[in-house]
Amino acid sequence: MRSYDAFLLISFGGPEKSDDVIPFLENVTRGRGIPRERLAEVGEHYYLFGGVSPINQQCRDLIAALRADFADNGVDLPVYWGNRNWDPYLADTVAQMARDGVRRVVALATSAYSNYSSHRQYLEDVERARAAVGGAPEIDLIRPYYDHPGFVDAFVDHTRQALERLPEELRADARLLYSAHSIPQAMAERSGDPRCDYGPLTAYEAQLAEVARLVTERVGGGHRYDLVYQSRSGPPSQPWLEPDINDRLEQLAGEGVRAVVVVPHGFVSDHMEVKYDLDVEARATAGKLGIRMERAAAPGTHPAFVAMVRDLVAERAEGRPARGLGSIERSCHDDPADCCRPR
Ligand SMILES: CC1=C(CCC(=O)O)c2cc3nc(cc4[nH]c(cc5[nH]c(cc1n2)c(C)c5CCC(=O)O)c(CCC(=O)O)c4C)C(CCC(=O)O)=C3C
Ligand SMILES: [Fe+2]
Repeated sequence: MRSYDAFLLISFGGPEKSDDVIPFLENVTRGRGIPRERLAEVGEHYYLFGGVSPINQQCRDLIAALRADFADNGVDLPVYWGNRNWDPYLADTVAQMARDGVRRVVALATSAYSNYSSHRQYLEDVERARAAVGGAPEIDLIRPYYDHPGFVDAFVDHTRQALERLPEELRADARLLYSAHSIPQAMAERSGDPRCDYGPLTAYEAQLAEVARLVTERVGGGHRYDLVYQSRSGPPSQPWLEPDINDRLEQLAGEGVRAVVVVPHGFVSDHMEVKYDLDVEARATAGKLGIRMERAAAPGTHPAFVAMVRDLVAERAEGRPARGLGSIERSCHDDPADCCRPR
């Protein structure tokens, strides 16, 4: 049994006014070889929303929900928050925890899957922040949690709600489109735990396929479903995971599909990549094709998701084996530090 004296939420960070947008994008893309045109284009997505990313407020909302949930359930941990790319920066938060006398921290990242961007990069962020701060606490990052029942149940609820918003005559035949962030093929090949066999797919794709299956099964109604990708960047010459959601919508229109529910199961909250790439771009594609589209909400502050965080904190404190739905071998995450190492 390991005892902790603080909880830390780690997130991506986002701009909160127009003047923040370029410095934020420079932080995100430093050393990552993103073409300038792509940056300018992504900047426009943020300006369309007044330069404000929703992600920081979503973190504040989650923190408020976690504080209430911890208090109601006798979990006596102060809650801190630090980001990779914007204020409050992780290193500043780690320095604050050191000043507050915090020694042992359990941390959760706002990413559920195990690929480099979603998990290993957060481990590296934590170690870099700790190295920069004298007397930094120990920080244990919670394992990827895509198959935790709390994560899956939040999507089940939100998918049912989105189906309800469709006109009744389109509901039964609606296609479910599960959408996740595309990543470079090379990054996908290094995803997951190097000791684990994920079958013919890369780990990230296998995890996404499993969650799509689990949610569809629980939603009921026998809906057909597809796994699609969004938010591709990088040069066109570099292979990224496909199909892109917009291309798939074109094909589905050709097959006579008249209604879709887009489920952003690759994400934890309705941040900019959901609000722009799905609610603006994919919605425009669907509209042009005559497909009726509804979008399910990401977990956000769904009670099942909030309770999941408390369960994951207890799991880590007690050294309990990971409890997952579905068929992906959970023993692969006994040591989260092994995630996404080269095979
Ligand atoms: C897997 C994954 C997630 C999902 C898991 C998770 O949720 O963490 C995610 C989330 C996010 N990505 C975000 C924003 C951006 N991601 C970029 C670029 C990239 N993302 C990548 C991957 C992922 N990203 C990759 C492989 C790149 C290429 C560069 C690189 O190898 O790093 C760029 C640069 C411009 C562009 O190319 O689009 C931006 C601005 C925001 C904030 C949104 C907001 O402000 O509300 C969030 C939550
Ligand atoms: Fe991203």
